[in-house]
Amino acid sequence: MTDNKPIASEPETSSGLAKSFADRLTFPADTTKSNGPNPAANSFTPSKKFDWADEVTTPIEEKKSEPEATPSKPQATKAEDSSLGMAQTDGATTMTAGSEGVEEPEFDVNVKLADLQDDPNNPLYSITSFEQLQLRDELLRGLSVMNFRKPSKIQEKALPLLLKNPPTNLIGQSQSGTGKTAAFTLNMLSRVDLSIKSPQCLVLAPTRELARQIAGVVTVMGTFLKAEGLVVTEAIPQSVPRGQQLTGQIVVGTPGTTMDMMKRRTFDTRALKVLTLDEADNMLDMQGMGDQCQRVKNLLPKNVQVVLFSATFPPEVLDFASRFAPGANELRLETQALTVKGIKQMYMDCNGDEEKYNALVKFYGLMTIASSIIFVDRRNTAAEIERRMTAEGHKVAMLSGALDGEERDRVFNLFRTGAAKVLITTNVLARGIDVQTVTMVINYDVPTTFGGKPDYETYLHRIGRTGRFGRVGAAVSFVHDRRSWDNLMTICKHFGTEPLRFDAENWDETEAKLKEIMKSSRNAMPAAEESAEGTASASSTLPAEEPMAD
Ligand SMILES: Nc1ncnc2c1ncn2[C@@H]1O[C@H](COP(=O)(O)OP(=O)(O)OP(=O)(O)O)[C@@H](O)[C@H]1O
Repeated sequence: MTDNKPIASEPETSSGLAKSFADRLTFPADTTKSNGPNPAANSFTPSKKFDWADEVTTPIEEKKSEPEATPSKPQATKAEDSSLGMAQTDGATTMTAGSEGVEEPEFDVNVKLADLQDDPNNPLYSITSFEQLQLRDELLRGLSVMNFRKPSKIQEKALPLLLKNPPTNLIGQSQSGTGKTAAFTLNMLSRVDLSIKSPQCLVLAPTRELARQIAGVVTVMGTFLKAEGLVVTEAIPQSVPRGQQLTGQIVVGTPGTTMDMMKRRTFDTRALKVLTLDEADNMLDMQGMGDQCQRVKNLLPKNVQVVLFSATFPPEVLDFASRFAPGANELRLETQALTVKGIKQMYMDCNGDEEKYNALVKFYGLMTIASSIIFVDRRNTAAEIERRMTAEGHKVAMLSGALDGEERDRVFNLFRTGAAKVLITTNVLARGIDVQTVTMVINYDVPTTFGGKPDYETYLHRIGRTGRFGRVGAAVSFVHDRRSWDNLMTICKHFGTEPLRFDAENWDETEAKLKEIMKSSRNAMPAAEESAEGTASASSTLPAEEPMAD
């Protein structure tokens, strides 16, 4: 039994309001508008539960005519391949059983990465190879087993700037899912002196989940430096026993714990030469972690190379970013170039707050989704949706800053391994998280700032949890009143996108539109061909502090 209380705490507005505002927008595919409530809506049964993942999810594969799935150079040994290549399909760092016993659709291969990387307009385009970037052999081998054949645009442009000596600061921006992690990781792994057993490179990230993910990527990419003594350490709550000295040459942490370790003198900063801030705009936000990051930096040697990466750099943090990374080279993007083309954007036009929950459940009834994330603004909304969906027999997981670290790790693992397909969460996971099986993002609440204004950056980061590195995905934002509709439209206008409308009172139409989108997503992909080799697995056992905006 479930109650019918509205889940979100926002006031409900007069019915039909949202629609009347939505109707003002005309999108080509949005010609059938319902007139008032659809009595069939509540009894809707999808004609066929279709499989979004089958249609849309696109692990990346080379041309069919190139059967060799592993890159030709440098060659990884078979042992390397089996232990690493399969493991590192995304931010994952270890191989797991995947989603045994769970309905897991096969992944069709619709996208050929090679084609995307040959298109100068694509953010994954490059003309160089990793070999030309003069990386050390151990790193080329690491990239090889990770199946990274060619750099993305940000990797190709950032790496020469990062690697040249004397080291120069960098502010780097590129769309979500385009491989910024590898760019800053390769810089650190190239600069580290393995004969020195104390921290030399520090990465700060906003959440424990992201810090652990990055540490995992550094570990996998640096596999062939392990024999030479590479140690990667996490600086997140409970990661290092109190009082124990940090020994890793590369430390990935959250700012609070890192600062704490430095104050306790268990983090020797004397040999530190690279400071990287991932999600830098968020890290430098003075209402958030900006102060802490500045204090950490003040404790580092003066000549430290400062590297700032993010998909977004709103004007209000750019000034501070330039002071934080003085004299930095800058790789920046225009606002309208920020959205990832492979992410289809839609909105669900709901008639009031309670309708959102009903629409959510019906939406899930329409199709099988490989993995999806439902973003809400408040912890209690997340807990309430989890409670209601679970009571109705849906298998969902929930992660918010209300959980302790161990529980967060547990839940996140369930999601990453595919044991949980639906993750309800807050902005704590809006940034950086890389789980390739995520084909659908739902903005149950349109993201707003603390002042209730549209939150452009959070919207972009949230939807960027899908459509990673050339894959396609979908993002549906729920609107239920004038304010939420206005906010969404303002966000979309800001980024120059036009979301397609789904009517929460006309499910036949919604289903038809979804199918259409799936078809066009498929067709939009360059030379769509399928290959049995494309089966991807979301796998990892990654461990996750400070919630971001949660
Ligand atoms: N050159 C490459 N070839 C193939 N895959 C790559 C390459 N570079 C990165 N990837 C993969 O692309 C995915 C996205 O990379 P990453 O998480 O670094 O994106 P990002 O730009 O940091 O995204 P966000 O802005 O969301 O944090 C990862 O799964 C990563 O393994």
